[in-house]
Amino acid sequence: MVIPNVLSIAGTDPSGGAGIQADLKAFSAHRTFGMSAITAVVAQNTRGVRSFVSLDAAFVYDQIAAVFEDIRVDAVKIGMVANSEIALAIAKALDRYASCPVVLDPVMVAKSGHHLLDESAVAALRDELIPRSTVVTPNLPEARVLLGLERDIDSLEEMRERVAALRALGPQWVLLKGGHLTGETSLDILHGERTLEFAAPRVTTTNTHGTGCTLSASIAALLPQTGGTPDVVRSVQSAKDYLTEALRHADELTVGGGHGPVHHFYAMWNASTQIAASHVSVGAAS
Ligand SMILES: Nc1ncnc2c1ncn2[C@@H]1O[C@H](COP(=O)(O)OP(=O)(O)OP(=O)(O)O)[C@@H](O)[C@H]1O
Ligand SMILES: Cc1ncc(COP(=O)(O)O)c(N)n1
Repeated sequence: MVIPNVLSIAGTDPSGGAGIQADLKAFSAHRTFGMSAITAVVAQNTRGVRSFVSLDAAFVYDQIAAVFEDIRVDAVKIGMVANSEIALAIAKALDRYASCPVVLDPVMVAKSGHHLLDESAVAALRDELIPRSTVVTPNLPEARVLLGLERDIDSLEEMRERVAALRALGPQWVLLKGGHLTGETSLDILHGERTLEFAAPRVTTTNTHGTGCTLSASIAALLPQTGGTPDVVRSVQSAKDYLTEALRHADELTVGGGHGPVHHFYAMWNASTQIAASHVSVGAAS
């Protein structure tokens, strides 16, 4: 069996719950070989972000080139890009090297409220990286910024209304994440060739650090494993099941005094566990 090689292009989290560290855990859990190109070194923990240093854009490009010039890459996940120079360098590297699926988590602000993307970089993210993506996975505040809305999307109905405008930015698929809403289920909408809704029981926990990183990295790891043409719908379903399981067991970890990480290894040990996430087809995209 050929083991997929998956590359994360993202920032770091020394406390191990988000960014590159979360991505590598998710890649291993999904039985892929994980690799990383670092965009920014972030001083953060479960309580918040203290500061970060962005790496030079040419150096980010060089890291990506070093991987692609030696290794077959089966999928790419992009997380924190930090600034517009790095966003443009990643776009250039994707054009030069990548013929594989690309999952983009358009990270802007950490759960703690710290900005991880320069405001002036939104245009580069939107115009250069989103159109090159197979799947883009905004949360609701990120969707607001990308669409230039005056206020946050605050209902499921509005999520359903807005998802087409996000796809019009140019990705093949959009997964609009509803984790920031309240209610018994946490529902995400996938919109591309088809439109589907993925609902999972909302887990009562404050340990949600890195949920977005884990979900997007899991999708990237699963896409090359669906046989033939990458199956976005199946990959999103399995990634969401994995994340929900990792969240359900997050409180068993004792990592830090703030928003702790999700429990990747519980989810890995129980990879075959069936949980109550389900998707509902709501029609074809126009
Ligand atoms: N309490 C919860 N229970 C179950 N699923 C959740 C919960 N919170 C978030 N999710 C799911 O986690 C994923 C990430 O959602 P969210 O909208 O929180 O993204 P995010 O804000 O980008 O994450 P991050 O905080 O890591 O940046 C989505 O699939 C969402 O439905
Ligand atoms: C390097 C990096 N990338 C992404 C996040 C977002 O995760 P969260 O919103 O859970 O803080 C983060 N905190 N750090």
